[in-house]
Amino acid sequence: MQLAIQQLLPVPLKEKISQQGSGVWNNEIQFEEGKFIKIKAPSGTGKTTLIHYLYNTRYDYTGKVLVNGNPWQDYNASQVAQLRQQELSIIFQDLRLFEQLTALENIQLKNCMSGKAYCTDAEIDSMANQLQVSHVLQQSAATLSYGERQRIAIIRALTQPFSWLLMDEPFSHLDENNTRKAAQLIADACKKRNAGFILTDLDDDQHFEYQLEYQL
Ligand SMILES: Nc1ncnc2c1ncn2[C@@H]1O[C@H](COP(=O)(O)OP(=O)(O)OP(=O)(O)O)[C@@H](O)[C@H]1O
Repeated sequence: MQLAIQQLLPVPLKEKISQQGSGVWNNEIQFEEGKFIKIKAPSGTGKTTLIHYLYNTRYDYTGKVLVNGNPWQDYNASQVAQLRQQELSIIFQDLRLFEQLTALENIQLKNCMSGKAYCTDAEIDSMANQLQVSHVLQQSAATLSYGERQRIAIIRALTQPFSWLLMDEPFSHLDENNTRKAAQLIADACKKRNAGFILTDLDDDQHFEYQLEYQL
């Protein structure tokens, strides 16, 4: 799936951006397919805002987000749902697990979204084992620590097809060991699908071999 932005500007941040400039806002960028892309920015400069524009869950902008050459606004609800099921996965900064469901049910819901399971139970077990969350799979999401939730949200995002994975500070509550393992799972999942990702974070990091980096 082609993903591009043209002169994209958040309405609430227009003034701030016109004073400070940006490597992303108000630029024209065609995100190169299959690339590992990092967008770095200090807190409060719009990383979460950008991710929500790319995923089409927030609309207070001027300019365009282009999906396969067409602005999000040209797609109807069912086409947007189809693109999110087949082409675009996401790890939200606020995770957005269903609290009334167990951790495993959260994962399975995504895994079966398109009608048939994308990953086998054994593949889900293996990911949970690698990220050390096997023991919480039957617990309600509401009872998990933030770091456990983050690992469940990462696994959930990897149980669907995608050509782009959006990630908003995905390792913010993980220790070094789990960050390394989660990054490896994500890199493997992208390579298996020939997919790229766009990751936002505050600082420089060595979690991935980024092929493109932008300053927001
Ligand atoms: N609806 C809104 N109205 C006014 N200001 C807003 C609105 N939404 C976001 N902002 C402001 O836009 C800025 C960017 O917010 P955003 O959450 O995208 O930043 P961020 O870079 O992801 O921050 P963090 O690293 O702290 O998560 C913030 O200063 C925020 O207060």
